[in-house]
Amino acid sequence: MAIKTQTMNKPVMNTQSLIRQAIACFNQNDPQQGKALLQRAADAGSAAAVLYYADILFKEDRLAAYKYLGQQWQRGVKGTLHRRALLRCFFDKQNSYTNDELFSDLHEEAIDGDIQSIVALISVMQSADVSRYYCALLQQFSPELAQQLLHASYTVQEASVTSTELSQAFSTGLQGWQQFNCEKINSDIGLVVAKAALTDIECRYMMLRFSSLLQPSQIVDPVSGTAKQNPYRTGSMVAIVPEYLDWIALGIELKMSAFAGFARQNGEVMNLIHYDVQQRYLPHFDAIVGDTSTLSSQLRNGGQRQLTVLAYLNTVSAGGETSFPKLGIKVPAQAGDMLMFRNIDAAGKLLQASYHAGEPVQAGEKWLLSKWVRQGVTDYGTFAYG
Ligand SMILES: O=C(O)CCC(=O)C(=O)O
Ligand SMILES: [Fe+2]
Repeated sequence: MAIKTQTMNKPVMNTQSLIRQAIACFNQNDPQQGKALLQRAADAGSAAAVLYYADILFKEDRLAAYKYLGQQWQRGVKGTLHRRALLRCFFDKQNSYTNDELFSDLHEEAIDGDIQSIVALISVMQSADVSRYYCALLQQFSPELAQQLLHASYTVQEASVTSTELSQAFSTGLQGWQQFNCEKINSDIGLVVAKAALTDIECRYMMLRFSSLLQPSQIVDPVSGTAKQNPYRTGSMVAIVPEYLDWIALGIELKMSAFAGFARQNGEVMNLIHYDVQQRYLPHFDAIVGDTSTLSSQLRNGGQRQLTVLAYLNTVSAGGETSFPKLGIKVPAQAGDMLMFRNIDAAGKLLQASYHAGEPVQAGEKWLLSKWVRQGVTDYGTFAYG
């Protein structure tokens, strides 16, 4: 009982503990109390509580959330304008914002030294010359990251541009998200490549940010339905779970859904995959096949895997293609290219020609992202995108 007395005597102004209590309230279906606790933590100066509160508010009233985040920025809470841009760009189903609003939120945060906002701006505007302005900012605020992401050096002096030019380049960059340079390769399985769909920054950022989280790759065992290591598939991977969904990862998810034409709610979690020399994924189907008892449990989460979308993050100089042995096709892994194909036909029947492999890497390494898309809404899709 001593412990209890102690906590009762001590006023709980530890904001971490308030947030934990708030989470418990949300889990116990007491959102009013949860929100009150978050507000206390926010008033006590916790930026994490402010952002969390805004996310909760967004689900009830998105305009109120935008207003709240703007007010918190005025109070000096960092990261709030970045979060507002993120909510608007990736989660606002009514599109109640302008590109100028997105831009000015990210720009304000960027000049204040927010690395995430600087990276977001560079990524959107990469092809525009004026993006040098933000490259120089990144170099100023985080020289090490600048070196790894940009592979070039910039100085602030060489990049004096007007905010109108920057804003226009940002808008043009955003429009480019929905435009793809497509090459149709095979119509039996709708095999299409979008050349250079991801920017260099997106590719490098994903490798840099998530490489330390890689774990040996696994395959879902068709008998038990659980994921296990299997000699069929070597290499390593990490699932980009909702808590990792930052601007860059969200942008890539959006590009994948725009390119392959699916609702983001139907996607499984995106995986980052890495193969070292000699590592590979032997020929397989992505569609769920197996005996009927385990099939039904796996199919419960959104139905069959209708589509596969891959995005190569680096160029493999030898080997490492995605091959389709029944079609005699090998797609080379080239940085920024996205690939899509169908695993089932319109009637839901397995497409035999979708049988494919990740060929052994012969030189260097291979990095890619993969997304399997179900016929319906998945748990991941619901959690991440509502
Ligand atoms: O590595 C590749 O090219 C293919 C990956 C793959 O087939 C998968 O992740 O399902
Ligand atoms: Fe596959």
